[in-house]
Amino acid sequence: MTRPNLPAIIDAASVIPVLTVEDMETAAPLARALAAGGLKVIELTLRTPIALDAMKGMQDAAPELMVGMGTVRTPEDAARSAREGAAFLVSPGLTPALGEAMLATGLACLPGVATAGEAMAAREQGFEVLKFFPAEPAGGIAYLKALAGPLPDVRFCPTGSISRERAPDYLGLKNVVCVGGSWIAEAKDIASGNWAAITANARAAQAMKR
Ligand SMILES: O=C(O)C(=O)C[C@H](O)[C@H](O)COP(=O)(O)O
Repeated sequence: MTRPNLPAIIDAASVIPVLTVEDMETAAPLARALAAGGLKVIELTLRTPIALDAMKGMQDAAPELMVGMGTVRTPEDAARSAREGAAFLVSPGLTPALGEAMLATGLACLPGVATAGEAMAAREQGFEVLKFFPAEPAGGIAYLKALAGPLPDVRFCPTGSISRERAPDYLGLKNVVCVGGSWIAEAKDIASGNWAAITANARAAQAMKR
């Protein structure tokens, strides 16, 4: 079953920046900085209490961005994020209850998996594009290559300790549709308002092709 907006997200993004907003004041300029670099899709983590407000602030500041929520861990996280207007949902792992709640939102979802068995369970539940997390510690490029033979119908968005230097190698794999990473907007650049650096990183990320 293909979620209606999943192709739109995958087509628009080779690299999805994973962002954590600690201070509401930074949400709008951060969104504008990323959009100025040409990015269309961003993932905002639910790691801070202001995350859902920050999502709305980013959508208002840069309506051309598809803002998804990451760190979705519970059925309630999924339902609340969808209700508040998330464009898509990303989780670090998957449980049966979380999977049901994600599917019930009707949104594009990238549930997290780290093993062949988890990928098979996610596929059984109806997900065809999965976050491979934490990509580097879980086996990285070699692991993804090994999954391509037995699981040809599963595609991945590897995320977790992927550097800008490593991202093109991941994007060269046939079962990888996009990569996620925090290097585009690092905490220190967000905190210091170094929007020019974030725009430059976004531009370089957007230029990476799969
Ligand atoms: O919070 C979440 O939802 C996560 O699952 C973890 C993040 O996707 C990674 O932490 C990305 O950050 P880097 O590893 O620095 O690229």
